[in-house]
Amino acid sequence: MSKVVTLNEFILDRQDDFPFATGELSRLLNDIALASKIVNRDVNRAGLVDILGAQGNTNVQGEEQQKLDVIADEAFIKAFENGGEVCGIASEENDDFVAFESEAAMNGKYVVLFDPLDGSSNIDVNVSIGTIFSIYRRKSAIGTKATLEDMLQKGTEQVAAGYVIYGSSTMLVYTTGKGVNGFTLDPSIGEFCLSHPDIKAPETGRLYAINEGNLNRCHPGLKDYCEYVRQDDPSTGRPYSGRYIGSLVADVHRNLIKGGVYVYPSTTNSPEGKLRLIYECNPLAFIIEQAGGLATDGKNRIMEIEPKRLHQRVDYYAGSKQMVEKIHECLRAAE
Ligand SMILES: O=P(O)(O)OC[C@H]1O[C@](O)(COP(=O)(O)O)[C@@H](O)[C@@H]1O
Ligand SMILES: [Mg+2]
Ligand SMILES: [Mg+2]
Repeated sequence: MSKVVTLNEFILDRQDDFPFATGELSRLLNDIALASKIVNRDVNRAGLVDILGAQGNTNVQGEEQQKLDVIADEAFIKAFENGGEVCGIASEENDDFVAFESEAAMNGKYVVLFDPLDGSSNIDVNVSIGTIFSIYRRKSAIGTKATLEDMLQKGTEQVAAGYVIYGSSTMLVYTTGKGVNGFTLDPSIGEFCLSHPDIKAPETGRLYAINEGNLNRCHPGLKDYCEYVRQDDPSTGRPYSGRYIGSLVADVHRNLIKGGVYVYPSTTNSPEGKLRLIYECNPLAFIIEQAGGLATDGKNRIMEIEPKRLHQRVDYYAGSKQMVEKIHECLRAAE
């Protein structure tokens, strides 16, 4: 039996990768692990403690907030504010960014952008859901209040990013730019333990995740791609299999492990796309690229996009390298 490596031990071991490391990022990653254990507890018992269903409010996206959206948002904000490493946050459930005002927090070096609960439409039906996080060094001066500029940085500036998946097991997967590692929560000891070291996404796969209900309203090239994957050609493993969970984190996680592609295009009724650049697409793009995959808006690298607004949306094509490249080919051919 190989030695069990807890997340905390792994983080401390890896601290040496960063010569100027002072331990703040390590503590912040541990704060994220703690908050996700609290959210995991609530997700697991949601049906017993009346926290399924809608909260009764609508968020800045115009979406009906679920009770767990709000519970998860509060749990992470509390962990970041109390931790002292974070001077401000932006999240899917808050119209504006939040600059913490305590002295300790204003001395924090980092900002965190996060989607507290991803896959909200799947909460009540017991399908995997997640949390997505993205960490940047602040641009504003230490000791001052965080600014919008701190929040609107290109994905290439991320110092760390990751997600938590609340599924048949609960996992935390993250990168600091030196590969991707996955940790499974062992409920018997309450610790995240290394279970998926150095995750590498297969170059290609046979699984595609597209909400085909949007096909008549999006780029014709995507329709051509769906035609392509359905053709009978055993030499290329086609026809592929459709796998659309409807929880971005779960679809991306599957593709990282098994190979595959996830697509959420812009459509005539949401011309900017659905997914949010800074707290959904950028953090997952960092993970996917570190695992050898691609994440684009159909043309450009997601992490090169200059964010303009907190809740900005983008087209999203992400997963195994060869599959994303094939989609690009179809999009170009249809232009
Ligand atoms: O229901 P649709 O239109 O297919 O959208 C599903 C997508 O929307 C999301 O639920 C959006 O994220 P939130 O649940 O965090 O709002 C993704 O997780 C998922 O991939
Ligand atoms: Mg989401
Ligand atoms: Mg969400």
